[in-house]
Amino acid sequence: MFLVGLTGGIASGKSSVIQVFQQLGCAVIDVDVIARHVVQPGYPAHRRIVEAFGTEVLLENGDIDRKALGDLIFKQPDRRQLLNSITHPEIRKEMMKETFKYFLRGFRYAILDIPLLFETKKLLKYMRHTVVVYCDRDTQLARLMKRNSLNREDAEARIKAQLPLKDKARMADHVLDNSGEWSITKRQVVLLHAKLERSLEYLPLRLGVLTGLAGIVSLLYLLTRYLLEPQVSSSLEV
Ligand SMILES: CC(C)(COP(=O)(O)OP(=O)(O)OC[C@H]1O[C@@H](n2cnc3c(N)ncnc32)[C@H](O)[C@@H]1O)[C@@H](O)C(=O)NCCC(=O)NCCS
Ligand SMILES: Nc1ncnc2c1ncn2[C@@H]1O[C@H](COP(=O)(O)OP(=O)(O)OP(=O)(O)O)[C@@H](O)[C@H]1O
Repeated sequence: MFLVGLTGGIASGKSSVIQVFQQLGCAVIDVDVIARHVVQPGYPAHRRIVEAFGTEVLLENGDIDRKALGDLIFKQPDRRQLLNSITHPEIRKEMMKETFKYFLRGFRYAILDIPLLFETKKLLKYMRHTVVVYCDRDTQLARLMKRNSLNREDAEARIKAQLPLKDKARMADHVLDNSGEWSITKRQVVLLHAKLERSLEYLPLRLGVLTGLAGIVSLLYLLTRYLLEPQVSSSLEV
């Protein structure tokens, strides 16, 4: 099974794109969904967040007040680092579990939506392909302000908490440009899906070559042992 790491900037369109992959029948894992799951009351990360940030980041029902915590961490890098150090190990554990479940169900590849794939770099080595959902900065800002009802300053702080989207696009194997109409993006997703599916055709071939090579090496090893051993023993007998 191979993994495809999908990333982008805040509000660049990752979740929208991942939904299309899901509709196309792909195994998808959304790290933002996992991140919400692991901070529920009763989970270790919830307790550690309250210890580190105080009860002012809690709603009356005990859930994390995401708006309050976001306002704190997007403007203060050291507090963001602290939150990341609490949540990221828990997120990674859940991600591994979900990936394994897809593996057991026979999926040959999975697409993981990981917002901070290039910032943290920890998971990069496991990805066969990387995909960036890109949009120009003005569009990103406008979509973020609208979706989260944020003023310009707060939206810019959130964008600045990540690597510039242009840099991420340069690092990716595939770029989906979501600056324009949604129908144009959707077409790009369908094309990329077809490309990833095609790359699967080479997988059995590659496995075949590897098995063949392993067979040749084993055969050579056995032959050398078989041919050399009698000579060694006979030279000792002399
Ligand atoms: C700060 C929190 C409470 C804000 O919650 P909110 O519901 O407003 O946003 P949501 O979780 O939907 O995230 C939206 C986007 O914000 C960006 N973002 C989230 N956390 C971070 C972070 N620590 N650093 C930079 N960008 C981040 C991502 O692009 C993400 O897709 C929440 O994002 C959180 O718990 N973050 C820490 C976990 C994390 O790092 N998640 C990102 C995936 S690894
Ligand atoms: N091509 C598009 N045209 C217009 N609106 C779009 C387009 N693509 C996405 N949007 C809207 O922009 C907003 C951000 O999209 P989405 O939630 O998919 O981004 P995201 O990268 O997953 O965000 P986050 O980083 O916060 O998780 C949403 O309100 C979505 O409906």
